[in-house]
Amino acid sequence: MVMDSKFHVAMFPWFAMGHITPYLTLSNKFAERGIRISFFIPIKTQRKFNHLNLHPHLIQFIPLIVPHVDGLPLGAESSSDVHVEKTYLIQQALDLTQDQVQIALEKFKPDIIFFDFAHWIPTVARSLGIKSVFVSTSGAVTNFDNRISLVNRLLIAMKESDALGFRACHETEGPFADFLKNQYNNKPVLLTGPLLTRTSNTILEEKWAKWLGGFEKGSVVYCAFGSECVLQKDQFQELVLGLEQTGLPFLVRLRPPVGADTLEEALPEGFEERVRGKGVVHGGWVQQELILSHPSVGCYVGHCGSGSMWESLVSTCQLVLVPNFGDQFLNTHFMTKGLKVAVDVERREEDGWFTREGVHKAVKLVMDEGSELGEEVRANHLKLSRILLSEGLETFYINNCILKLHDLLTT
Ligand SMILES: O=c1ccn([C@@H]2O[C@H](COP(=O)(O)OP(=O)(O)O[C@H]3OC[C@@H](O)[C@H](O)[C@H]3O)[C@@H](O)[C@H]2O)c(=O)[nH]1
Repeated sequence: MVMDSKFHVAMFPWFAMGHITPYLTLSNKFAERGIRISFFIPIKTQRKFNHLNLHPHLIQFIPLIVPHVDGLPLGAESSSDVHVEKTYLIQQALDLTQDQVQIALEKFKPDIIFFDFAHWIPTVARSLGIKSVFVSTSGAVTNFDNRISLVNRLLIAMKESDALGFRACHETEGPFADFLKNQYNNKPVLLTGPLLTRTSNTILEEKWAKWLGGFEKGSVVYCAFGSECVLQKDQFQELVLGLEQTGLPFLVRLRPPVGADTLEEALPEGFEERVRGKGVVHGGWVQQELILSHPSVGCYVGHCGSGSMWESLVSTCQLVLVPNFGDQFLNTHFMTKGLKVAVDVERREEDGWFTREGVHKAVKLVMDEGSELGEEVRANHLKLSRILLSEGLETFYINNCILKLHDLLTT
């Protein structure tokens, strides 16, 4: 181990799967090195994460009762419980947990708190002698642009915190991290690395292992848009029709589109009969990391949320991106134009919507043998995934973060 690292870190991620998951992954990696963690989490959501706490003797969940806010469905406590347009109400509810958080911080007395959307944390932390670190679950690249909703919240959080952290690597986003350090008065900048969960002790559900096992190596298209995205019905139909047009086997994991209670009722006419045995559209949770690493899966059509982005980068799948909101657009730009490891689906100029032809075209572009662009992104992707999976990379980033935290506490 790099040093005596027996300090105590509190974690307060935004109430969303895509934020809680990387914060917990980071907590596990810290706990492996002896660091104690107090992890704030909405009370019902905790159940979904208990099994991912790999060091319960060091990582303690602190359940928060998320107050009801007018306009939220009863019991909603995370962004996956609501449509994206109502996310701001979850933000209001998060702000209303401030007293609970303050009382817990007074009680558990951590040395440092990591947070993202709760822009009031630095003020609370400072009053208690706790250092605050703004840790974005997105990379350094997505913290530039005003298109991101919540921008004021994030700007205050970044300005007021004692240090900044990003789920990023020098190998991919070094110049962006340097730029941000510069912009924020040379505040310490921590890069966490890719934060892969590497679920090596879990196996793929038999149902999916069997289904995927029935297809040729690298032939199946897996399509999923994270935990939050709810498409308009028309877009949902264009997406599945585009996948049908490719003629490739496909597994789609999506929430029912706007206005539909079930996926089945939203599927295009005759679709289920036509794709039977070859295409599945599923509404329940699947083990995405394991699916992406299944030998039959050769293409991932995704939304480019940061978790899925990193998971896809270390897979061998060809990547087709269909961003939906916020950082996903910048992530997509970075993946397609910056790293050149993916293609995106064209959108119509008049309304910004994608069509089945666009989906079909993008998948064929990366999956057809002899496609020049397909070969280019495959080669770039392979090169980068080798770097990201190289021995010692994760250890380097986590140990380096701990060193910087140590410096923060001692200077
Ligand atoms: O069925 C599923 C769906 C999703 N997942 C996992 O859930 C996680 C989803 O996280 P993502 O960051 O990709 O996407 P989300 O849309 O849920 O995240 C949210 O926070 C992160 C931001 O970058 C995204 O823009 C925002 O939407 C991934 O780790 C994915 O593997 C499953 O394991 N199974």
